[in-house]
Amino acid sequence: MNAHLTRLHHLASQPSRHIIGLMSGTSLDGLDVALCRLDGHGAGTQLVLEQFHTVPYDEDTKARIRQVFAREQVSLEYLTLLNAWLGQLHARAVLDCLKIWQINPAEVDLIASHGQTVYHAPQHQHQRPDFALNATLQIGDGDHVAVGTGIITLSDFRQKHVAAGGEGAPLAAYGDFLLLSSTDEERLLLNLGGIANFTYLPRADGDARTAFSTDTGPGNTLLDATIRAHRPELAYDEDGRLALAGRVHEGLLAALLDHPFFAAPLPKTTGPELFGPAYLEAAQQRSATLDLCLEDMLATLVELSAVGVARAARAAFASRPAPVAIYTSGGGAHNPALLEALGRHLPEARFASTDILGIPGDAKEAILFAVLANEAVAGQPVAIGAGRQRVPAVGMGKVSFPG
Ligand SMILES: Nc1ncnc2c1ncn2[C@@H]1O[C@H](COP(=O)(O)OP(=O)(O)OP(=O)(O)O)[C@@H](O)[C@H]1O
Ligand SMILES: CC(=O)N[C@H]1[C@@H]2OC[C@@H](O2)[C@@H](O)[C@@H]1O[C@H](C)C(=O)O
Repeated sequence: MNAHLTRLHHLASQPSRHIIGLMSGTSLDGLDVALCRLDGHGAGTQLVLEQFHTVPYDEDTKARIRQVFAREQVSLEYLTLLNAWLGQLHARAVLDCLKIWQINPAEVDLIASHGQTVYHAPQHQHQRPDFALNATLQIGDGDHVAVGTGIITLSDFRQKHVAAGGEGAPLAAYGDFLLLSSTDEERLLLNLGGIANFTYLPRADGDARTAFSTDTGPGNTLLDATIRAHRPELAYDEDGRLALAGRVHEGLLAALLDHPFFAAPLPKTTGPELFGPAYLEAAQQRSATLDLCLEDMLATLVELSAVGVARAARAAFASRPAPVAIYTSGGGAHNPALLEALGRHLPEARFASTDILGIPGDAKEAILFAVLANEAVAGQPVAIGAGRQRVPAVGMGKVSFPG
C-alpha cells in the first residue's frame, strides 16, 4: 500500500490528531494559521487551539490576489501562475509558523487548507441561462502545500458542497454544530468578515435538522473598499472611529437595501462579486449621494451590514422572537460602530464574543476547516439542515500527499 495511505489510515484510527487549519478570507489581510489538537470526531469532537497566528500579506501579495479577485475577466495565465504561487506561499507560511512555535513539521498530522476564494458564483448571482448550477473557485493548490511542507493536506473543501446541491458556502455550520451546540440555549454564531454570515444552532437536545448557516450580506468589504478609495494609507476604519463620527444617510441606505439578495430566502451566499464598487456606485447614483463625505458613507455602510444581519436573524427565528444568544467572531467583531448598530437592530439579543466559548474569534474560521478535515479523515458526513435546500450532508476536502 502507498505509505501515505497507510499513514492516513493510521491517523484516522487514532484518538486524536494535530491539524493545522489555514484560512485566507475575503478581506485579504493575511493567512490565518491555527494549530489544533482534535480529540475524537463527530458529536464527541474536543478542540484545543494550541497555536494561532495571522501571517499578514505584504502589499505585493495583496496586489497579486486583487488582479483576479472577484473579477469577471482575468488573464488565464496569471490565474494559473497565482494558483501555484499562492500554494507555495501558504506552505512557506506554515513552515515559518512552525519554526516560531518550535514544532517539528513531523508532529503535525494534517493541514486543512481553505485556499483563497477568487470567484464565488451561486446561480442566483451569476444568473446565466447557459449554466444552471452553483460554482465557486478557491486557489492556492493543495499539492503545493503538501509538497512544500511534507504534511498530508486536505483542500478545496467547497466543491463537494456544490456537487451535492449547496452553494459551496457557508461551511461554518458543520464545524459550529460539532463544537458549539449547547444544551442551554439556541445560538447564532455571527462571523463579521468581509462578508457577514451566521450559523443558527438549535439547542443540542433540539432538532439538528434545523441547523444551518447563511451569508447575510456585506460585513466589512464595502467599508474597507470605501476607506481604500478615500484614504489609501489606511487598511480599515480602526475601531470604527470614522463611522462613529458620521451620520447614516437614509436615502443611500434605502438604495443599498433595494436589492433582491436581502429578501431572498435562507440559506444564501454572496461575495464581493456582488457587493463591490459597482453596486455601491449604482446606489449612490440612485440616491444622489456621490459626493457624500467619508464619515457618512461609512456610517451608512455599517448600518447596511447591521440591517443585513438583523433581517436574516429575524428570518431564522421567524416564529420565535425569543431572546437569543449571539456570539461574534471575525474582524468586524472589533468594530464598535458595527456592534453598536447590531445592538440597536437586535435589541432582544445578548451579544458576546466566541472567545467566551473557548474559540477565539479571529481563529474561528481556520479552526473550522481543521474540524472539516478531521471529519473527512476520521468521521462521517455531518448531517445538519436536512429538509432545507442547499445544506447537503457531505464530507468535504480533497487529499494531497506530499510525495
Ligand atoms: N479594530 C478594528 N476596527 C474596525 N474594523 C476592524 C478591526 N479589526 C479588524 N477589522 C475589520 O475586519 C477585517 C478583517 O476581517 P476578517 O479577517 O474576519 O475577514 P476575512 O476572514 O478575510 O473575511 P471572510 O470571513 O469574509 O472571508 C478588516 O479588513 C477590517 O475591516
Ligand atoms: C465562497 C467563500 O469563500 N465564502 C466565504 C466568504 O467569507 C465569509 C462568507 O463569505 C462565507 O460564506 C465563506 O466563508 C466561511 C468560512 C464559511 O464558509 O463558513
